Amino acid sequence: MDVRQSIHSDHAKTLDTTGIRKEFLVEKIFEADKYTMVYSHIDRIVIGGIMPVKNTVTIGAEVGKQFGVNYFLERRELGLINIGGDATIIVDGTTYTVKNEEALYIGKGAKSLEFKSVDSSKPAKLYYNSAPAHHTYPTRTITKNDTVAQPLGSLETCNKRTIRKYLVPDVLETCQLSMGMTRLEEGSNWNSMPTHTHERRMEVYFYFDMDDETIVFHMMGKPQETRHVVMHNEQAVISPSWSIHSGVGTKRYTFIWGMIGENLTFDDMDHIAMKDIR
Ligand SMILES: O=C[C@H](O)[C@@H](O)CC(=O)C(=O)O
Ligand SMILES: [Zn+2]
Repeated sequence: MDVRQSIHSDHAKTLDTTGIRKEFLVEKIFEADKYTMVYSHIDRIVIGGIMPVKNTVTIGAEVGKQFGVNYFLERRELGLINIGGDATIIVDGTTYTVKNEEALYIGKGAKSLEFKSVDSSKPAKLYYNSAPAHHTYPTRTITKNDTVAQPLGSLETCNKRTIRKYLVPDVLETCQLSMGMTRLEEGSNWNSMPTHTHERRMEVYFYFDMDDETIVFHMMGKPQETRHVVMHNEQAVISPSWSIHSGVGTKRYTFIWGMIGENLTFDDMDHIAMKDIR
């Protein structure tokens, strides 16, 4: 398990490219027939990918010791979105089918977690976020029909996109996790600009749906002290509450956002005026 400490903005602004990448970037989310796991001390979010190909991938008692519990979700909830082929996920004996761009919410207390691909030539790619939780909400799938889609931006400002909300209060109850997927249209390359922070929640962006020639410059830092992280396909970046999070690609792309913290109010953002960005 890759552990990332919390980071003060005064420290973050002194870092060079290598230092920034070490603190904030998650370079490898998917490994065949494995799960990856990054534990950030920022709100104790856990992020990673689960990619069963030929074998069943399980998250079992091996992680219990690292979390000081008997099993991973003893005191946690988990949300995942599948960006690959169809998956079969067995949670405490109940089987869920999670197709491409469908999600699964797993409530606190689920002991046994098994992940399989329906077709090993089209492996499932399950991107997940997990947050501390103290109440059990029911485990359930979220199909595209269940989501709330919000069109945003315009071609003139190069940011025409659709925010698809999967794990939000209008769709289902969670303790503190919210997640969704934002897809940019052809010819649009800016996400989350005009930009914002939210002192009350941290956020993680996972960029995907990019070819080898496409990169995204992810903007971070305090609004008056910005930095960037260059993102390649299927990489994630951690955004502390004090940081903006916005990106511009050399071409269109898609990303999954996940937030945890004080509230579940999507619109609770501190908007930054363009003239104030440095
Ligand atoms: O707090 C909300 C998150 O940063 C994202 O939902 C923003 C986003 O997807 C976008 O504007 O493209
Ligand atoms: Zn945000």
